[in-house]
Amino acid sequence: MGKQIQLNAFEMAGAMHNSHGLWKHPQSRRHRHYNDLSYWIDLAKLLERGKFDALFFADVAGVYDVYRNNKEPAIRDGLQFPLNDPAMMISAMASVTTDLSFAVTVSTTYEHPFSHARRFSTLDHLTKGRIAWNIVTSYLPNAARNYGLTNMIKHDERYERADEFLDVVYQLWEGSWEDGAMIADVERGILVDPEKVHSINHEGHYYQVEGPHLTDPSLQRTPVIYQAGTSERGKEFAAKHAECVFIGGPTNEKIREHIKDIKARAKRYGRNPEQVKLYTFLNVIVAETTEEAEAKFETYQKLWSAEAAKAQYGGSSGYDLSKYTDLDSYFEYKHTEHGQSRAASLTKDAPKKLTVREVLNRFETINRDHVIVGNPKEVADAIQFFFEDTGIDGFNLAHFVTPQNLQEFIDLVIPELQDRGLYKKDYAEGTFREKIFGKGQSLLPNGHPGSRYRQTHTTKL
Ligand SMILES: Cc1cc2nc3c(=O)[nH]c(=O)nc-3n(C[C@H](O)[C@H](O)[C@H](O)COP(=O)(O)O)c2cc1C
Repeated sequence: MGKQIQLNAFEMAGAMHNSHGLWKHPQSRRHRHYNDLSYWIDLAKLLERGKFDALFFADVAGVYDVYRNNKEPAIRDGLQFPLNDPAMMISAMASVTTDLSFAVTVSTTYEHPFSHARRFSTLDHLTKGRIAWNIVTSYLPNAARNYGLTNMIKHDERYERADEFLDVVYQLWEGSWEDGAMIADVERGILVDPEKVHSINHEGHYYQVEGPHLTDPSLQRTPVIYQAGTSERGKEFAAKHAECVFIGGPTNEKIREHIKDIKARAKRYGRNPEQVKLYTFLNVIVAETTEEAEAKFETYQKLWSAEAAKAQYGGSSGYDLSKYTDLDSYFEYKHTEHGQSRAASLTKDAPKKLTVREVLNRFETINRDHVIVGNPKEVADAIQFFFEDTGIDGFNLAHFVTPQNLQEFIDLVIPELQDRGLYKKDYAEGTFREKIFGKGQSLLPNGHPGSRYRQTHTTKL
């Protein structure tokens, strides 16, 4: 069997994600029901019916406040706002599914590694090993102020901090508890063998953590690690830590370049490049006929909010588009402390130099270049070409109208991909890491920096 597409539903635990303005669509259920557990339970069941690998929750720690130097555009259109804590509904969704996994975004800039390690071990226990962590370092100035900072920590320093954060959680997940520490020996009156549980005594630049880890090891110990970010520093971080990396790219050629680059860097870190899977975005509008799909696209266009799109771009890139008034001038790259791959996407990574007018126009409508519109066969053809031409491993599927678009994708596109042998008909057995990398691979592989902490701690309690 050839390589098959891995698929995540790109989600957020709030009223809206990136389908700017589409909450106005009469079929949009999420902004009405995202506070209802039944909404998430139904979504989990739907995705498992479609054999999705994971439900991927994006998350942010503040309001988008760069565009117009103001929070209003984001709040008015519900841009990733209001937003619940994604970790909270996972137990309920796990209880109605057996194979769907859950990737949850958590920022290393605004969480503490000790509580984070505990929360994710708990989730990994409760889901029987179906948890992944999407590591972000966060880009919103409002998030910084929510956590007591005047300004954001600078881009590269956020990654330094993330590196140490990872060092701490690896010690807790991999090193603190030996296998078989929970002995429940009634005769000797010992529940947990203290000889097999170790403090970590981490004394670092950013964190001091004594340990031991409060939670005993879960099936995967360390959750599957996702990361997105293709700045120089972001790629180094991904190559060192991530098992699943999200990359963007304006062209297939750029995506191929990123894949090659990240795999080569992983090798330099002593890792097997096969242990790093690459994902990119996918956006689809499908209907029984081409005409119906095109009509849908037109409807979505009318509801699109350019203001929310610009607000999202402002926060993620650091470029406030309200300040660009000379329409005929070129839109130049400038360094910001926000997301650097996003900043580069319309400047130095763009296939051609863009004027301010061209850039602004891109936000006025849904960018057709990034959406596959058509009947099931046309959509499957386009996905197959994208998959084979880039060599990508999988996609994060976005959606304009939720859950309708996901339902349509599952009913119309998935069977077409299955018939072509491009998509699984059944889940593989085991934990999430085993489903992605193969049976018997529940734990981080040797060569991964987290694996070096396995049972190396000799500090007695
Ligand atoms: C598919 C994908 C998902 C992302 N999800 C989030 C997210 O949920 N929260 C967040 O703060 N940033 C998210 N980001 C942004 C990245 O974490 C990162 O900040 C950004 O790509 C900039 O990194 P860079 O400067 O290394 O390019 C996402 C990026 C991509 C490509």
